[in-house]
Amino acid sequence: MLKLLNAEQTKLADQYTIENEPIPSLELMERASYTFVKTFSERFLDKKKTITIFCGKRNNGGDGLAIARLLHQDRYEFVDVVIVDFSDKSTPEFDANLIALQQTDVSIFYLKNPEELEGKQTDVIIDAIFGIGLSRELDQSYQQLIEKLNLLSGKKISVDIPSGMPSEGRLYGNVIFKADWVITFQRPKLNFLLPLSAPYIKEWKVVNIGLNEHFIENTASPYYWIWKKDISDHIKVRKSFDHKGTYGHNLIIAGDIDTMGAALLTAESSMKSGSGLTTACIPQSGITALNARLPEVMYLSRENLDNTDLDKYSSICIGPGLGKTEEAKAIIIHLISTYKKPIVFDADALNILAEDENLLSQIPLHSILTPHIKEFDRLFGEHHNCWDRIETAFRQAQKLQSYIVLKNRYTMIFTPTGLCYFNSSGSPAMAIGGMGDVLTGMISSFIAQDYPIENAIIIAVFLHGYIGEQLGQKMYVVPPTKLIKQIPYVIKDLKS
Ligand SMILES: NC(=O)C1=CN([C@@H]2O[C@H](COP(=O)(O)OP(=O)(O)OC[C@H]3O[C@@H](n4cnc5c(N)ncnc54)[C@H](O)[C@@H]3O)[C@@H](O)[C@H]2O)[C@@H](O)CC1
Ligand SMILES: [K+]
Repeated sequence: MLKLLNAEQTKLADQYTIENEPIPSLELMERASYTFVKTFSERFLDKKKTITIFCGKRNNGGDGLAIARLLHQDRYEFVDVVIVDFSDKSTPEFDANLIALQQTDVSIFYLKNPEELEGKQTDVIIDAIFGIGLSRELDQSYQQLIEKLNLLSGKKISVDIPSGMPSEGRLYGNVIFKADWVITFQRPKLNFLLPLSAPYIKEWKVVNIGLNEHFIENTASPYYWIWKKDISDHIKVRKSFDHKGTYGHNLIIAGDIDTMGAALLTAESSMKSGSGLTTACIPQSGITALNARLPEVMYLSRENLDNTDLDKYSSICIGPGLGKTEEAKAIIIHLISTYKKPIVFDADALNILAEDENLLSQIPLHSILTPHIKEFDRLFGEHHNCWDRIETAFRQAQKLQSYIVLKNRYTMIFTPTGLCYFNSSGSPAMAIGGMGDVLTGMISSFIAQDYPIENAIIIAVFLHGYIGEQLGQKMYVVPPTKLIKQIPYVIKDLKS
């Protein structure tokens, strides 16, 4: 698990590295710029393309000047630099890099006024105007410049972050450089992971510039980044004398006459994720489909639910395709009053909880709510931006002492202890009905198998996205049934 930092903490990490590696600030900038150029040159092989680098006068601009010199050294033939000269203040690192660049034959143009940009054409635009130091809305002249740059054709690449975007927190305005690609230093910036960045970033890549990892990992940040290694470390090895009882019993309460498929998807995903036994509590009309499609899964009739000892189930999930009927609500009330272990609530179960604050406040300790953005807002009120939603999610996860899995491109997992894990895996090919049902089955399956709740969620969320991402490389859209098929293979693969 990697810590994610805000701009302030990143600056402290820069500073710590400078003092303790030790490495002069200018050399750290050289390292960052070298790493940028190395990554850039792996993709932009044609050295005859025209490349214009727009540099602010602080350290992001300093990077830009160093990048110009290094590209030139790397035999890119047509590199020029535009210094955005709207203010007098420059940093010593900028000044030193300017002197170094003046020793080369890269041409340097001072832009005093956005109007002077008229008629500019170039194959590649590198944006090094503002980095993570941005602290307020762009002044008028910068806004005009960025609006003009956004209209230019040519590939647009940002150094560290698109100029005009803050590293975290609400956007100051909507004039932000629109980057095809961002090459960012050491960690993704928090705003990259939220839908607010979608109009401004097509793709981003993190490059390591050797900031002190020990310092970063000891920084008090609630944000973590889940990646592949975390998962393989956590998956349990199956041992010689294990039997089905070792892997728990998952009860799935889902489905209605016209949404039985949701129940089947959840049940199959539970079974394929490894729970020893899976029982589906579905309406009677679904028995034939269940028996025909999933002979491994057992059936519990809705009528018998009240008389069943729920404690025999090591995990319960409820919601996919359930409907918002009185019967569904009665089941939830029954569950909450009789089952004291965590329950996974999804889909219609969330919508039912959203309509009854009292019921929501009684869910068992460490339960899991898996809303998408709309369901989240139904539960906790309308939100108009991601950062307000994040604030609510932190607060509610602690108040309810539950986990909130806010589903998105980078799904966020909020914990009762005040942490937020961002999931790194996923693909737009997964945007299709039924995907959420699969995730619910996976989470409850891992809980049934006695993984600590937090690990169960993290493994399920990552694996779900990871398989979707792999299939998404070959498929325009990933049908949930295809994803489910891969689960046992991929778990095996990750463990070996
Ligand atoms: N040694 C270092 O400090 C390193 C810095 N690096 C680069 O430095 C960047 C951060 O540099 P800086 O902190 O100098 O900041 P920036 O280059 O991001 O510029 C921000 C500065 O501009 C001013 N400013 C802020 N908001 C403004 C606005 N709306 N309109 C006009 N002016 C505004 C402020 O003085 C602020 O400090 C990183 O993103 C990265 O690219 C990297 O080279 C790694 C090493
Ligand atoms: K930038």
